[in-house]
Amino acid sequence: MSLGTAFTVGIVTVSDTACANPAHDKSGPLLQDILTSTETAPLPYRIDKTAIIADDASQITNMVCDWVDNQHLDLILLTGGTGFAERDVTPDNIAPLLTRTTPGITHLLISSSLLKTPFAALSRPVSGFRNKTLIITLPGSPKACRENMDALLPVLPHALQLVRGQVDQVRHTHAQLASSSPQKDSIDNAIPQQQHTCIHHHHHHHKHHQNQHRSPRTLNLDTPVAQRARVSPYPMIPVEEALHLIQSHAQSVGTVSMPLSDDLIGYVLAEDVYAKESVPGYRASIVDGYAVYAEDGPGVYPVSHVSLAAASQPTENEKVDIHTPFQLQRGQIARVATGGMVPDGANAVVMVEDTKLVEMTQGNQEEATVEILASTSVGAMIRPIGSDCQKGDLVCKTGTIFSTIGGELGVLASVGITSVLVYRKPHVGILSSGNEVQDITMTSRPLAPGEIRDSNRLTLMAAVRQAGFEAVDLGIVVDRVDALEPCIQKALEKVDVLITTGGVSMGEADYMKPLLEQKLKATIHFGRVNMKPGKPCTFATVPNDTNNKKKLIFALPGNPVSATVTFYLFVLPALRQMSAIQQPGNVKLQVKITHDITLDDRPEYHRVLVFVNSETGQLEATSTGKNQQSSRMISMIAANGLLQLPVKSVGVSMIKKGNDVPCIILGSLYQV
Ligand SMILES: Nc1nc2c(c(=O)[nH]1)N[C@H]1C(S)=C(S)[C@@H](COP(=O)(O)OP(=O)(O)OC[C@H]3O[C@@H](n4cnc5c(N)ncnc54)[C@H](O)[C@@H]3O)O[C@H]1N2
Ligand code: MOO
Ligand SMILES: [Mg+2]
Repeated sequence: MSLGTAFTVGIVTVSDTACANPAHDKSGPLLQDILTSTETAPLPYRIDKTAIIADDASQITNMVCDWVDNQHLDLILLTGGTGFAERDVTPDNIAPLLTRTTPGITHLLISSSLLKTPFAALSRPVSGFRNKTLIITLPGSPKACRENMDALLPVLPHALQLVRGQVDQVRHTHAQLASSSPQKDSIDNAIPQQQHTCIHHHHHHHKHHQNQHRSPRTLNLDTPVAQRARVSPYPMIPVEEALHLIQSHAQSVGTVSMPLSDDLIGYVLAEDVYAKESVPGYRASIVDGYAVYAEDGPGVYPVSHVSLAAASQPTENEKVDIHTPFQLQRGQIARVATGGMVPDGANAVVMVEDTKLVEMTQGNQEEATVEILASTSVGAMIRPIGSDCQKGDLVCKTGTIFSTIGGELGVLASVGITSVLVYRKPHVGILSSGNEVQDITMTSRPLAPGEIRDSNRLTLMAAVRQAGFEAVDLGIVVDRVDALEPCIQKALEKVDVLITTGGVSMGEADYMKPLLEQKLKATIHFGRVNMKPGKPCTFATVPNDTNNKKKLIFALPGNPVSATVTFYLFVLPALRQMSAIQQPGNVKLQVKITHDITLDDRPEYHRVLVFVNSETGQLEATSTGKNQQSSRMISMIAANGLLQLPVKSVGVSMIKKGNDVPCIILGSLYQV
C-alpha cells in the first residue's frame, strides 16, 4: 500500500554541552535512528533538518519558528532542557509558540515514562501544533528519549495523517493499531466521525477491519494471508525487557528426593543438610609414624600395635587391627598410618622420619623396638573426633548447587548423607515445525527442492542436554493448524518447557503465535525482540491443569542461528532459574576484538571465538566470519561467545580492532 509522501521531520538537540561539543549529542542521532529505522517506525519519516543549539530562549524560539514558518515541517522533536534545572527552558519557550496544544500526547509521554521510573515526574514536556507542525519536547537522556519514542511511535503517523487530511492512510494505520491494541474502542473514538464512516463504506477493508475486531491482538487463524496485518502486531521490545519478562515467569517446578550420586550435578539443594556423622569419627593420625605418650619423650620403645588406615581384614598377625580400640600402655608405642586410628591412651604421633629402627622381631617380619628421636607435645599430629565436622553441623545450605567441581558431593558423602531433597529440573520438549523440514534420518531419497534438513532439533537437544536438562524429542510437525494444535497440546502434557522452532514470523504458514493465543489459551508475553538474529522470538505461558505452575513456551525463529542464539540468550537462563540456580543469567565479560566489526541496524549478537591471549593473559575474540546471516549455521562453528554489539548510529558504523566489547560466554570458555 502506498503510504503517501514521507513526513518531514526536524530534530533539535537543546543542550549547552552538546552545543559546545557535538560529539556529546547522543539523543539527536538516536531520534534520527528511531525515525528512519524501518524496524521501529511503521511509516517512513524523512529527517529534513537537524540542529544542536544551546539552552537559550531566543535560539529555541528562532529555530522552531523558522522550521515551522519557512520549512513547513510536519514534525519537530526537541530533546533536552525539559528538566528542573535553571538552564532547562525548552518547554517554557515552546509553549508560547503553540497554536493548539495536544495534552493527550503530553499525558502519554508522562504516563508511559512514569511506568518506568518515578523520576519521569521531573520532566516537563509540552506538545502541540504551531500551524500544521506538530512540536514535541523530549527529555535529554537517550534512554528517556527512546522510551518516549516507544510510546509515541504507534500514535504519531495517525496524528500526522489527520493533520494532513489523509483519510486512506488513517484507515490503514487504524487497522494496524486495532490489531495491536486491546483498547480498540478508544482508537475508534479518536477518528473523526466522517472518516470513520468512510472506512466502513470501503468494502474491501471492511472485512479486514472486522477480523481485527474478532481477534484482539493478532490475526484470526482463518484470515487469508493477503488480508493479514502487514506489520507485526507485536511490539518489538528490547532484549533486556524480554529477559525481565522471562525472569518474572520462570518458577521452580517443585522438589524431588534423589540419591547421592553424580547425577546430582547441576541440581540445587532444597533443604539444609546437617552432618549425620562426625568427621573424623575417631582420633586419626595426620602422618605415618608412631603413636606415643608425649610425656615419655625420646628413647627406645617396643612397638606393641599396628594401626592401618586402609580397609583391610585383620591379618593373622594379632598386632594388626583396624577395628578394635587398642589401649596403649605408657612406655609402649604403636605404628600408625596417615588417617589411621590413634590407640586409646596415646596422645601424640611422631613422624616416621623422626624415628630409627632398633630391633626386628624374629624372622625379620616386624619392628620389635624403635627409637623415638624427637620430643613431642600432647595432641601433636592427631585430628580429634569431629575436628573437620561435628555430627549435626550444617554442612550445605538450601540453594547450594552441586557443582561440576564435585566439592558438595564429596562433603555430603563424607558426613553420611545418602539422599537429598533438590529442586527438580524442568523437562524440556523440542519440536521442529515446517512443511519443508525433514528428519535427518530421511535418506531414502534426495531432498526435494524447497526441503531442508531439521538441524534445529539436533542442535537444541544437544544444547539442552549438555546444559544438564532432560530433553524430550518431540519430532517435526507440519505447518497446519489441525496438526500443530494437538501436537503442542500433547507436548505440554509431557514437559515443563516447550521449545518450538519455525513459524513465528510473517509468512503464510507462520501460525505459531495466533495458534498459541487463540487455540491453546497461551499468554504471549512478547512476540518480537529488537535483536539480530532472533527478531521474531516469542515467549508465552500456559496455565497448568495439575498445579499452579505455568508452563513456558519459547517459540523460536526457524532460522538455525536465530534459534540457537535465542536458546542461549533466553531459554537457558530460564531453565536455570526454574532449577533454582541463584545466578541463572549468562556470564558476560569484556573481550578485546582482534579485528574491526561492522555494526547493524539492530543490536547484534555476533558469534565469536573467545580465547585467552597467552602473552597478555587477556580475553580476546575473533569473529566466526563476516557472513553472520541467521540462516548460516556455519557462523556457529567454534563459537563460544556472542559479542553484544550496539546498533550503528550516525557517524559510528563499526567498532575498531582492539576495543573492548561485552561478550556473552556460551558454555565454558574452554568449550571443545
Ligand atoms: N516479512 C518478513 N519476513 C521475515 C521477517 C519479518 O520481520 N518480516 N523476519 C525474518 C526473521 S528475522 C526471521 S529469524 C525469520 C523467522 O522465520 P520463522 O520463525 O517464521 O521460521 P520459518 O519461516 O518456519 O523458517 C525460517 C527459515 O528457517 C528454516 N528452518 C525452519 N525450521 C528449521 C529446522 N528445524 N532446521 C533447519 N532450518 C529450519 C526454514 O526452512 C527457513 O529457511 O523470518 C524472516 N522473515
Ligand atoms: O532475526 Mo532473524 O533471526 O535476523 O534472522
Ligand atoms: Mg516464516
